Amino acid sequence: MSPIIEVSDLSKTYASGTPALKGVTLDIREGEILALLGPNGAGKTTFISILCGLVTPTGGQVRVGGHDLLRDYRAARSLIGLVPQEIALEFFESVINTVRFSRGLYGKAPDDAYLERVLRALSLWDKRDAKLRELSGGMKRRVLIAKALSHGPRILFLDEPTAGVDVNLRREMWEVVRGLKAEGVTIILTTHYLEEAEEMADRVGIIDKGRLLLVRDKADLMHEFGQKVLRVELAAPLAELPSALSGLELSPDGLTVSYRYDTHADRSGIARLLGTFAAEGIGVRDVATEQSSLEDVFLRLVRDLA
Ligand SMILES: Nc1ncnc2c1ncn2[C@@H]1O[C@H](COP(=O)(O)OP(=O)(O)OP(=O)(O)O)[C@@H](O)[C@H]1O
Repeated sequence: MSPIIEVSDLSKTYASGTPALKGVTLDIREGEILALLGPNGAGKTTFISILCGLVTPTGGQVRVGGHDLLRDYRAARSLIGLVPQEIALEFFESVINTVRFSRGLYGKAPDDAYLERVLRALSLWDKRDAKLRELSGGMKRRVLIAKALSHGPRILFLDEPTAGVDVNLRREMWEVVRGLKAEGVTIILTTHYLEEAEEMADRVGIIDKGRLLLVRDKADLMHEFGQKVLRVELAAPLAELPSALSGLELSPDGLTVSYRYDTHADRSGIARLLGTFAAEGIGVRDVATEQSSLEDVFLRLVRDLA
């Protein structure tokens, strides 16, 4: 199947001289969820903004559904919906009028039957006459999605859909996005959260300093880079690790031993490790685990790919 979006050698240098994107080439498959990960300032929003026609690239080419984004802008843009990072809504307007207005902006004929389907899919139909200021934060975010879907796009961009929201709302958003995928919508989302990418994405792309470092099937990426760290706090400091524990890290104060393990392996090795502590007569005060953060993944990737 040909890709729904083809990006080749895309670059953007802002007038200020900041090179925000440097030669990004990427095919996006129809029906997939692609998560773009990257630290602040990596170029994710610039990438999305170019694909949505909000920012003009300095170089390269983008085709959306076979249409050149610059030469055939209207046809390309009509296939795309964008859910922006910021909640910017007319708070005194009703839900239904907000989505009707968005649809009108795309020059599409009114179609309340379609908008009803969208609002029902987002569990907003019962709230259609409510003013936006009366809605909860989760509902407001869903209105942003309804607006982005109002003209019937096949591709939806979500720029940090769950930044700063609580865990329940995050899960609710994930459900909504999964529902859209089931409807056949291609979804590209940016996120800082490795967990979000892990939960949602079919593929993960990592952007750093304007470059696309890699794009990989999520399962492969998590297998390769998704690690956890077990921190074992000792009852008394150790001067050095016994040979049975060689390969682990001992903190400079001798009180914490760190063990990295693959979260996707059949066996974590934790039981055997704790058995070794007992066999060596090392007292354990406490244990804690930490998921490797996106930052850890980055550090390793940047090191490995440098
Ligand atoms: N309108 C602009 N004018 C000048 N520089 C810009 C503009 N927008 C972004 N930049 C710069 O381009 C680089 C990439 O920014 P961008 O917003 O695309 O990153 P991001 O990955 O989306 O970051 P975040 O995770 O913080 O949203 C940054 O150095 C940023 O300061």
